[in-house]
Parts: sequence; structure tokens; C-alpha cells
Amino acid sequence: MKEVVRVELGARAYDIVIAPGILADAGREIGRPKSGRPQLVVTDETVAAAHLERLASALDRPLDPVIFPAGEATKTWRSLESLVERILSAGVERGDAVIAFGGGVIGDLTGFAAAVARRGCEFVQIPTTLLAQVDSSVGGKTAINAAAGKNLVGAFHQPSRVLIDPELLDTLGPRDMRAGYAEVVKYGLLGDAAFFAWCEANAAALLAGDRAAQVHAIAHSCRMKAAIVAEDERETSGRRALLNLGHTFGHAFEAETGFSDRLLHGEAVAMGMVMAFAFSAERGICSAQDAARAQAHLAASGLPVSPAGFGFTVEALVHHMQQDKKAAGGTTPFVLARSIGDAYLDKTIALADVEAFLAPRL
Ligand SMILES: NC(=O)c1ccc[n+]([C@@H]2O[C@H](COP(=O)([O-])OP(=O)(O)OC[C@H]3O[C@@H](n4cnc5c(N)ncnc54)[C@H](O)[C@@H]3O)[C@@H](O)[C@H]2O)c1
Ligand SMILES: O=C(O)C(=O)C[C@@H](O)[C@H](O)[C@H](O)COP(=O)(O)O
Ligand SMILES: [Zn+2]
Repeated sequence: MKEVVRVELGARAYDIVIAPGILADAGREIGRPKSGRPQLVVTDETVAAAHLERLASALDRPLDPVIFPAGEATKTWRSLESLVERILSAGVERGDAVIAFGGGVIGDLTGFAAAVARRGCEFVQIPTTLLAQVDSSVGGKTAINAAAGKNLVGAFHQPSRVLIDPELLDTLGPRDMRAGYAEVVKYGLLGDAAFFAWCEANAAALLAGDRAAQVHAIAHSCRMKAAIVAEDERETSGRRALLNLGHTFGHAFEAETGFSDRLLHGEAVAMGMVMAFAFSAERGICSAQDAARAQAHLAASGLPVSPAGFGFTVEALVHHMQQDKKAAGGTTPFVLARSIGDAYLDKTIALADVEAFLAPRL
């Protein structure tokens, strides 16, 4: 059950290696620090407690672990400063791969620190959540959150290798599994109706820990993301923006819940995708049946599908949408859908229409 997906980016091309048990081969898969210094591994408290010892014995070299509190609240300027200072004081050289060993929070933070320390150090992703294995470890978007919003400070910085061991998911809690699953469904909704149908048939098995289903979903998601990133690495043509399906709504929901455990990223994206489909249906762009089918599958998978009850105001949500990184010329583009499997970037949406759409749904 080993799959290798190549991200074709010329001089920055790299492999994503997906195999149950691959963590045990981390020593062979990842070159030793060229400087001969201890291996810097960035992780969080939960992952460290569950898996750091196994990574340490697999690497078979002195380890220098940097351990952050678990959760979104770690994606801050403060964490970035402390991590960059740590990379510098440890004497990590540009060619020494820093290892990001954790979920999307650790991957985004480590990737950004690696992008700016010495103007760019190598880094390797060993993602430990479903979300990170299907999405955040691939493609080189790195970031922290800012007072003005989600991921507003960051850089494009590709990892040199991604090692995905689905066995790491055995310790992941059900809520985080479901949140990661939202990003799996995203690939079906944005560009692959057959994969969405596969999700409908296999979600229960995947979430219950079926390894073959997990490997299939991870490999398929990585293949789709790798192809999109290879086409539009820096989100300039509009192609990569499709990976933002549900995120313009979702990031506003996350900001309004203070980047807290009240709403996880994947949960916000699930709600955001339902909003994107419902908005598309309301404007006659996609059928009401497709919007209902997308919502039904996310709800059946245990994900939140409505922003009602969070105390959101339409003014605050729209304010966040104006901060969206895709905004240009004073307008915020939205990823909408013509049908399940056919998303597109719409640059013609007036925020007043989004306001009118959201108001009765809050
Ligand atoms: N860069 C990108 O392309 C990209 C893509 C999607 C999401 N993201 C970002 O990723 C973040 C969300 O990632 P996430 O959902 O992985 O969150 P996370 O990193 O906070 O991990 C979720 C929780 O799972 C725990 N955990 C991680 N691995 C575990 C394991 N194997 N066993 C037990 N517990 C484990 C963590 O400690 C944490 O409490 C958000 O900040 C989001 O913006 C980035
Ligand atoms: O890789 C991408 O491109 C994505 O949009 C993937 C998203 O799932 C991810 O949440 C990303 O961080 C959002 O990008 P952003 O540029 O809107 O912050
Ligand atoms: Zn996302």
C-alpha cells in the first residue's frame, strides 16, 4: 500500500510518499542535517506525547525538539518569533531540513519559519492529522494568523519531501478526523464528481479507521492537489483558488470564533462549502439538488453545516471577507459551483448580495 505522488515544480519538485508504517523509515527517507547538528523537529504537545519517541528512534540521530501548545492559537507572531530564533540559535543551516511533525498548525508555522530563517531553509513535512495528510502538508502555503484575519501573514515555501503515515491517524480524535475529512470532500466538490460519490459510499469506513479507504482518500487528494499546485503554484491564474472552496466564508467564521476550539478549520470549511453551494443554487448557478446533496453528505459525516447559533453578525463576516487574500480592485472573488465536481472562481459577486444571502441564515 505505498503510493508516491510527485509535485512537479521544476527545481522545487518533490515527492509525497504515502505508506502505512513509513514513519519507521524516516531515517532513510530524510537526509541527516548537513551541518551535523542535532535534528530540529517542530511538533505540538499532543503529538509529542503520542509519537515523538517513535520518530526519534526512526531517525536514529540526536534530536532537538521544539514543542508548541496544541491548536490554532499557536499560529501567531509570538510562536513564529520564538521558532525562528530557535532555528537560528541552533545553528540550523539552509540545507538542514527542519521537520514539521504535526497537523496543519505545526506545518504552516514551521514552513513559514523555514521560509524566513536565513531567507529560506529546507523543511520536510510529516503530517499527523487527516487534514494535514490530504491538504496542508502539500503545496507550500505557509502562514500564521494576524489580528486582521486568517493566514494573512505567510509565504509560499515548498517542503523538500512529504512523508505520510496513515497509521499516525489511529490516535487522532474523532472530531479532528471529521474536520480533516471536510477537506477530502472538498476535492470531490471542487473538481471530481466521481470522487465525491466515492466519499458518499466510503466516509463511514474511512472515519472508522479503514486503512485502505484512508490510503485511497489521501493519495487521491494529494494527486489532485499536486496537479493544481503544479499548474498554479502561487495562485495567480485562478486555478489554485479552487482549493479555497468554502474558505472565504470559512475563514470569516474562524476569525469570528477567535481561532479557537469552538470551530476547527475543517468544520468552518464544511459550513463554508455548504454556503458556497447554497449561494450558487440561490443564484441559479447550480441545482438545488446538488447543493442539498453536498450539505447532506457533510452533515451525515458529523460536520456542522450551518452558521446559525454562533452569534455571528453579517457585518462582521463581510468585514472579514473584504480582507480575503484573493481580493482585488476592491472586490472579493468567491469560489462557486456549477455542479458537484465543477467549481469556478467568480469575480462578479457583490458583497451586498452575500450579506443579503447570509442574513437569514445566521
Ligand atoms: N497550508 C495549507 O495549504 C493548509 C491547508 C489546510 C489547512 N491549513 C491549516 O491547517 C490548520 C488546521 O490543521 P489541523 O486540523 O491539522 O489542526 P492542528 O494542527 O491543530 O491539529 C488538530 C489537533 O490534532 C492533534 N493531533 C495532531 N496529530 C495527532 C495525532 N496523530 N494523534 C492525536 N492527536 C493529534 C493536535 O495536537 C491538535 O490538537 C489550520 O490552521 C489551517 O489554516 C493549511
Ligand atoms: O493550498 C491551497 O491553495 C488552499 O487553499 C488549501 C486550503 O485548504 C487551506 O486552508 C489554505 O491555507 C487556505 O489558503 P489561504 O490562502 O486562503 O489562506
Ligand atoms: Zn483549508
